[in-house]
Amino acid sequence: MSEPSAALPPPEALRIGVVSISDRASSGVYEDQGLPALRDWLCKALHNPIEFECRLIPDERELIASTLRDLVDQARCDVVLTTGGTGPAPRDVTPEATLDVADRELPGFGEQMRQISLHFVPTAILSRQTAVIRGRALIINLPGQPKAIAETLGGHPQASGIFAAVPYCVDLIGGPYMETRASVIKAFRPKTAQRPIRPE
Ligand SMILES: Nc1ncnc2c1ncn2[C@@H]1O[C@H](COP(=O)(O)OP(=O)(O)OP(=O)(O)O)[C@@H](O)[C@H]1O
Ligand SMILES: Nc1nc2c(c(=O)[nH]1)N[C@H]1C(S)=C(S)[C@@H](COP(=O)(O)O)O[C@H]1N2
Repeated sequence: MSEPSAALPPPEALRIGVVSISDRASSGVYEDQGLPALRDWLCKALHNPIEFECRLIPDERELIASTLRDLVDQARCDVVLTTGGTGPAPRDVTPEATLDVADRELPGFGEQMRQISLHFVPTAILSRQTAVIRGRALIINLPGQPKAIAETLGGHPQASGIFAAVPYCVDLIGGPYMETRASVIKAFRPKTAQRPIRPE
């Protein structure tokens, strides 16, 4: 008898932009840990084959905005995750650059990330992170501490990770069907939007 998974079509391919925004990592003062942390977490979390578009850039508003435009409009990314530049320091301008390229803002992502992060650090409230839609792409800011990537995407026992809401958001804006591994993050979709669950 065949496995139930044999009847499932293969998962849809995804294009994901990952952007590390750091003056010091981009100039070689320290080695960038943002891009590897983003890629590792996403590869663990998703069944979908992923084509990554990776960028390591300094904290410059115009450059961040043009990078995001390029990733969505030219590289056709379905999702873009940034890390870094969300705090209150003068050179932290990632949220401003993200809003510069936005069609619409999704403030709930930033609100939930601050809730989650308070379970890890009291300085969580210093992050001005947000999320926006540009065209058919979802762009989300994450804090710059490399450990904050898994913390905010995956969550805490008392605060669900923001990635749980990403697949349904991407459905709603016309992107590919994202399939997560429940052992890493369980995606939430209303019953009417669910397809059969792929075994781990
Ligand atoms: N891309 C990165 N790779 C490795 N470590 C990082 C990275 N970004 C931040 N960190 C670490 O997290 C700490 C806090 O990050 P934060 O984003 O506030 O840096 P920053 O003070 O804005 O400086 P920079 O933009 O030069 O990274 C840094 O001091 C560094 O130890
Ligand atoms: N989950 C999580 N959120 C976090 C942190 C962290 O270590 N983990 N660091 C906080 C700190 S110290 C700052 S200053 C802000 C902004 O960080 P950024 O400027 O590196 O984006 O994110 C906050 N959010």
